[in-house]
Amino acid sequence: MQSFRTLLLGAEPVSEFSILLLLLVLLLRNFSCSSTGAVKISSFSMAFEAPQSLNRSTQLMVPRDSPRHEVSGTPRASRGLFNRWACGREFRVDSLSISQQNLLVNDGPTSVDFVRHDEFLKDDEIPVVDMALFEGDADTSKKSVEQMVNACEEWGYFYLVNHGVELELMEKVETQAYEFFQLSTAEKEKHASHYSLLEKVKRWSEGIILKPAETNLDDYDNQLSPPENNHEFSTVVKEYDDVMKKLAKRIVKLLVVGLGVKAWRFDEFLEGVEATLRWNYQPPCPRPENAMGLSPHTDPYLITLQHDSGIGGLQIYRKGEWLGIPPRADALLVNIGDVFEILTNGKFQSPSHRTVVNKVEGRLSVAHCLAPAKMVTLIPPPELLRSAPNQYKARTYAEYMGARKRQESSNSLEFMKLPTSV
Ligand SMILES: O=C(O)CCC(=O)C(=O)O
Ligand SMILES: [Fe+2]
Repeated sequence: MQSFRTLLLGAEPVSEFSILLLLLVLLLRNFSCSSTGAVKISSFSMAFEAPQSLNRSTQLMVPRDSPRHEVSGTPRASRGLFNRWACGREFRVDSLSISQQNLLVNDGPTSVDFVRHDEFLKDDEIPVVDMALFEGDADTSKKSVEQMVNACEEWGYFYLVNHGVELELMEKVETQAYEFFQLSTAEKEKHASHYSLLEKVKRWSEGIILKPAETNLDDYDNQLSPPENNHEFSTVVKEYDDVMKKLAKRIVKLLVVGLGVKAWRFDEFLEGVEATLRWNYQPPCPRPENAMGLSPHTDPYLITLQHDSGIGGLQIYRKGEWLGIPPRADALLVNIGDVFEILTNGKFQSPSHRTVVNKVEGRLSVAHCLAPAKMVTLIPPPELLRSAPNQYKARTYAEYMGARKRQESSNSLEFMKLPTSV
């Protein structure tokens, strides 16, 4: 007993009673710790089991005094997740807690071209393509493809209905995305990139970019639920990626053939394609007119298929104005990316788009973007060079991405354009 007492309290002699008292205090402290832990875990898994009960619009408002040094310093280099980001730029979170440091929504000027999140185009203005018609007779199918080609030439955007992706799968993905965005700031910032610090606009959103083929999805499983519990995140993401990749490739092929190009000419651009998933969450914002969800940009991919939580906020730039896209739960929104514009020698448009925020409800969007292999050279097939010479510099996808970053321009393809000969 003497040696135990010495070990516990040092050399000072103490009574048995004090030791008992101390042990009791220690026991009680331990108990209260584990009970806090248990409460935390059970409320978390409750949300997991019953996603419909999630309060989708709250919980991401990070305290104003969120310590910035935690994310902007380098100590995270020792962390696995951060390392992978730093080396491979696999994924990214633009955390609200980071951008909040720069975000003075209360004293900034109101954006001159602000359009409210619930001001929409008329429903019938954005082209709608019905995939069921592709299965119809040859004439119907040909007409539907033509309509889809027109949409890409005129808008670079269209709604795809009867696309065959189960609503349940979309819901599962969106649930995983909500789960992710509901993690604590510290957890999310394991994927942070500080990107938003460089942005000029006052950005009110969080986003994650992940590449299923490169990212260790188990890391997310472990973050979202106890490791032994399940692999829900990775299972859902892989299933979704497979389904969407097949669909995206099918659309690309139909479009190419619709342009009069032999399907096999696109094989080299579709071989080794990988997806990038972009999940964006915009919490309610007290002064939407002074902030921005995603600033105007074009997508640096072939094609993007996306779905959102139905609140509105996506706007595209068309004929000199910003137009709100009305959300549609039953459809996937398809948009042409820079790579497809380059590969069609400018026949398809990679449209500039942005998202605005609102006061009332959080908005989630989930985008699946198809990117070509890094080393493939982006030169349009000969069929599309007959009537006009190539308008774009012949660059590999990796070179194009590098140039886009160097230009610090994510909203124009000007840097890829060749000077027009007189
Ligand atoms: O949130 C949206 O609707 C658009 C998302 C988007 O444009 C993107 O992630 O590139
Ligand atoms: Fe985009």
